[in-house]
Amino acid sequence: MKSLSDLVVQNGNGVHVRCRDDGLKDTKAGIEIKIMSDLGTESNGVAAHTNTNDIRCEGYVPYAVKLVEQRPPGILGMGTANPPHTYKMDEFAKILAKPEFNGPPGAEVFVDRICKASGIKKKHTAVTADEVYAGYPNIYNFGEPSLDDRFKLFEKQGMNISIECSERALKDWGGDRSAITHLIVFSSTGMLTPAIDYRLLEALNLSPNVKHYFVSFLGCHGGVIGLRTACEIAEADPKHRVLIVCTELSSVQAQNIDPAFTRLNNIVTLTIFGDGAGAVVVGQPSKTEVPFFEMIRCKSTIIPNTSKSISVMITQHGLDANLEKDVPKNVSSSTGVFMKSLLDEFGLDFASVGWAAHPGGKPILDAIEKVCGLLPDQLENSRSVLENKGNMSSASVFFVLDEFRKKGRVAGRDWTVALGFGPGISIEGVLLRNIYH
Ligand SMILES: CC(C)(COP(=O)(O)OP(=O)(O)OC[C@H]1O[C@@H](n2cnc3c(N)ncnc32)[C@H](O)[C@@H]1OP(=O)(O)O)[C@@H](O)C(=O)NCCC(=O)NCCSC(=O)CC(=O)O
Repeated sequence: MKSLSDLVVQNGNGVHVRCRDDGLKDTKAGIEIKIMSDLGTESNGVAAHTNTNDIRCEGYVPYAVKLVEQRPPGILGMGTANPPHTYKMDEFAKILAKPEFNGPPGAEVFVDRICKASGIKKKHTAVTADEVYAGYPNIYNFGEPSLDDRFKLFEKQGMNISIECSERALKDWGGDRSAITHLIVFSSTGMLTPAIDYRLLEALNLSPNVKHYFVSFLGCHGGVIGLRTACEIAEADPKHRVLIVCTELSSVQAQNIDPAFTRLNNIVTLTIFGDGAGAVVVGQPSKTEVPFFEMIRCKSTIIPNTSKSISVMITQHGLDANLEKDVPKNVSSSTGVFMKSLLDEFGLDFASVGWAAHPGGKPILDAIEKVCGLLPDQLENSRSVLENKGNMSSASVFFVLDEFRKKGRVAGRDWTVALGFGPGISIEGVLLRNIYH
């Protein structure tokens, strides 16, 4: 056994070991350590013997080992925002059935039925149907070229809620905004360049040297991908402070009902999607920063043979989404295996975590609850976001996590999983340890 005691660190919640090689593979009992090579690859190990000021590792000890005390990256601040208009879903069908919107006869009855089945009571939109019709009638004329109009609306309306949720997240964090090092903005409903990331640097008075980019068109799991990306950036350097923003204005991409009444998908997407934005600040907490979630493990997968289940095309008449009817079945049948692989290594089971699942739709949440045998309270935050805001695509997960935070410890659980579903079908998960203040 070789001693690393000359490279002593205190072990609090765990110690991360940075070294030039991935040789430390000992798995005997003791604290968990993370081994990072200078090339950025990492592996996990467990120290064979530890006390508060000594770590000994059995087996191959790599040369030039450097121990770095690190706390896991944490969510240090969070903010959400919705645009001002609210639609009550029991009135939504009547609004869409107005003659000027050119819906086919019978549309009102069908839309009403979908609204009732959706589990959504209200949702927010950046613009009302009347405003859109007055300024951009092509959007409501089925199949007419309108992509440019939609992107213009996105440009006009997207900044407000992006600024609002970011300001809330920065205030919630309480740090000096000049410390923000990275900014990544996600949106699946609008594109522009210079994009929201560039514009936010000025609007939020961030450093012009912030490393920034915009990721478009990823889908509803974009928020969880944002968390995973922020976690990876934060792990690389304790000084990194990452601002992630997800902005979705599904209302500007709404496709009207076709006169032949064959595109039922349009009705489904028109109904279930709402507008919203969410932001988080992520970093390894300093002594003065208190996270409310520690980010412990990230995981991604795809469900084989589902490339047609959730797909979106950019067309001249806007974003054209296809949701197959088998989405709830496909998501629920794969979620259990995915979650098990995320939880097993920490000795956790389905009952011991809160599920911050993407509120993609009522049948998806129902199917997950049934197939995974969850208690009703485990998905209640996802259900309440769906009920009050609809499916806000990538931004949704921040609203759900905010509910977890507001309600505090649920049924004594110390863990939450942020769980996203997106096109193909892709699944993303981040295991979070709840820190209650
Ligand atoms: C549309 C619903 C509200 C309907 O609710 P129910 O299924 O309980 O009601 P129901 O069975 O009576 O169905 C009502 C009618 O809708 C039709 N219907 C249901 N799902 C449909 C779909 N995907 N496309 C077209 N039609 C559909 C049914 O055939 C039926 O019509 P008929 O009786 O005439 O046959 C719900 O199924 C729903 O929320 N589906 C969407 C779930 C989903 O895929 N979410 C993922 C979003 S994408 C996402 O979140 C990720 C991402 O975008 O990246």
